[in-house]
Amino acid sequence: MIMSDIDTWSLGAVAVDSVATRQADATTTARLATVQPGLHVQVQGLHKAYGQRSVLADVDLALAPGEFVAIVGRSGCGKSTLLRHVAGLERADRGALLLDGQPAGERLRDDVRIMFQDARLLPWKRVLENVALGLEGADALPRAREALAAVGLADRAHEWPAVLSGGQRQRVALARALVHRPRLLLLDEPLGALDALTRIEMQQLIEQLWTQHRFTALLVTHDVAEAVALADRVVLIEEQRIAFDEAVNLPRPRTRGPGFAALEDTVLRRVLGQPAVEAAAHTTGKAAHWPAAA
Ligand SMILES: Nc1ncnc2c1ncn2[C@@H]1O[C@H](COP(=O)(O)OP(=O)(O)OP(=O)(O)O)[C@@H](O)[C@H]1O
Repeated sequence: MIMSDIDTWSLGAVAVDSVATRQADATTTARLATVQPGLHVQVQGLHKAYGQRSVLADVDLALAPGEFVAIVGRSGCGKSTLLRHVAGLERADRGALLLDGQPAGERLRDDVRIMFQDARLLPWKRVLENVALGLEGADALPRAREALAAVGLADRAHEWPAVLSGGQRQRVALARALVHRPRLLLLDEPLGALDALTRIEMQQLIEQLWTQHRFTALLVTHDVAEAVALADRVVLIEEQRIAFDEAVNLPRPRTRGPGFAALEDTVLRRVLGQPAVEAAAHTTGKAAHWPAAA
């Protein structure tokens, strides 16, 4: 079945009762688990200028298959530019992008998906249709339902995007990415417009799905706590280059204990260009972004 067929479906008539939801939940893990292992990403010697303004200069960045890397840095430092290059949406002035060791083409691959700050759902299509967009074949709708179940929205399949909250719309956007069984998920500040609690819930959902499916993930974020909560490595872009690349050696799922706060403080100070403060980093009284350690 192609999407034009789906267009004619009366999605409002799709019964999403609790039995169907439970069945979808039960099959979700099995179906989505057919995801291939994460892509190996290598950015080598990337240079990018817009007119006279050099944005990235000789940037090298590698993501191992299944690794979760967060990029932080001041506004305008080139985070999104780097992410768009990895997506194949921008042409480099110089340098190479290798995916699984092969030079990448200049278009978005089917197994590479992006989430942006806004969900970019089609308002004239129901939630399920939005998730199924671009899928073909008899299993398009079942797959879309499974992806919706995986983000906790099985019961909203027949609704219009306009009636969903911002957080729910981002869940749909996540389902729309997952349904393609991505080997690389690019996250360009996807939680930036959400309230603090919804943001934490979405972080936990993203981490849970990443833990299950092990796609490679590249997250651009302004929120250092979010980077520390989710990433295996936090990378700072500064003055057109990668200035800092720090492993986050905290057990998952991460709780906001002293180790977390100390690392958050270290990264934040590095972003701000302030000297590191020894110890006591976790007693600064900053608002918690992540649940406190039990
Ligand atoms: N298409 C474009 N044409 C011209 N300049 C651009 C273009 N895209 C980005 N830039 C410039 O490149 C620089 C880096 O932009 P980019 O969006 O990558 O930064 P960022 O670190 O993601 O910023 P923010 O955190 O504010 O989203 C900025 O100075 C921006 O104005």
